[in-house]
Amino acid sequence: MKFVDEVEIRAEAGDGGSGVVSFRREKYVPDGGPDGGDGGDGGSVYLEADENLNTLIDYQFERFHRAQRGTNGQSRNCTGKKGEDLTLKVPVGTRVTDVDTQEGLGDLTKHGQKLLVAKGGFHGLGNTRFKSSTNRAPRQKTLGTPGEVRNLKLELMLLADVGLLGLPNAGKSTFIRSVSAAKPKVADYPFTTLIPNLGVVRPASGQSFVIADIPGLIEGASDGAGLGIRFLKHLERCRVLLHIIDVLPVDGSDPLDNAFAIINELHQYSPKLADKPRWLVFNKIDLLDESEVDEVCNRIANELGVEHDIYKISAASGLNTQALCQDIMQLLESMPKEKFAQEQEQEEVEFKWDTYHRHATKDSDDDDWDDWDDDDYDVEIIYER
Ligand SMILES: Nc1nc2c(ncn2[C@@H]2O[C@H](COP(=O)(O)OP(=O)(O)OP(=O)(O)O)[C@@H](O)[C@H]2O)c(=O)[nH]1
Ligand SMILES: [Mg+2]
Repeated sequence: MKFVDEVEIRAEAGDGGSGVVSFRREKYVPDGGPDGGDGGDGGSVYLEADENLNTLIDYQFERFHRAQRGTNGQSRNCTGKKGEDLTLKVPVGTRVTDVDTQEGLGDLTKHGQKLLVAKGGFHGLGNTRFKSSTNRAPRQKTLGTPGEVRNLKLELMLLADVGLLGLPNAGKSTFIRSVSAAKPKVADYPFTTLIPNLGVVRPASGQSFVIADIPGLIEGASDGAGLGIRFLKHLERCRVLLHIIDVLPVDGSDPLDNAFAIINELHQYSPKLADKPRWLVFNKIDLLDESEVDEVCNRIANELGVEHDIYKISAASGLNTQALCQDIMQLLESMPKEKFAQEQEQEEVEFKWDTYHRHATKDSDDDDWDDWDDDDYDVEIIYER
């Protein structure tokens, strides 16, 4: 099955209902005043993060989503009904972008978080609103404004604390299998992993972090080679990256060249990602004897200019993997999540009708008809007769 981590949908908010022109018609009140009510506001479209979902696949099959329109106003000052809002549930970690403007609308990072993606149209005003001391039988009304329509790109960003980076076959999936309950497929050919996997690691009771295994990167990935860099975006939220280096690649390649290839791709994809804390994890040390391991690791660490945060493990046998996980836990505990979350705060997005809504409400508040007392008005008419 294809893993759906990116979909495009169309969100259409409901139009506002129009105001109506109507006059009071009752027995003994032949020339009643205006009584056309306002329309109802159109419903808006929201996205809501739901931790029970973990894919965007439903949206591949159902792309059009429309909130209800507001109904028109009616006579007897009846206001139209507000259109119902539409709330679409998406997995936690969904990022929303407007396809047409490329504007980022927001990230849904917490269960229950709601994001307005298309604002409903504003209601039109009925003729009652236009009566004044100089115009007692107004024939004006306004139409409801159209609901906002947006084409949205939804991307699911995995929310992991730790991301695994490495060439295909480096042993990333083997590592996640050995330290968590996740059981991604492991095989001795490249690109075994085609979709990202998440695993929860519990180094000690009460402690846990989430680790993401993504498909291997190869040289030229930033230009689309292999599976490309499409999955690197999943690592944007990670707080630390583990660069897994195979100390004895089966294809006979030099682990140093391999390490450089990954680092280059990372820099080309995003300097921000490249700046994240990144630890070197030499894997498959069971294949060499100790002195050979030291020789390979020291050579690579020297060439890369890395002095700290170097680990030598065997993902297959589990050698040193626990110690690595404990150190990761310690690092994560020293980088509080809150601080990290703040860095990612979104800018406010202006919705199309926001200004209109504000003006329309303000204008109607400012109008002198507001001070006009309805009862007085009707009494006055009867008195005239
Ligand atoms: N000897 C030895 N073999 C290992 C070790 N870790 C992984 N392997 C083997 O290396 C091969 C590739 O492992 P995977 O875990 O599938 O590698 P991957 O990095 O997930 O590869 P892709 O999913 O293709 O990117 C498998 O045959 C594993 O059994 C290790 O520590 N020692
Ligand atoms: Mg794999």
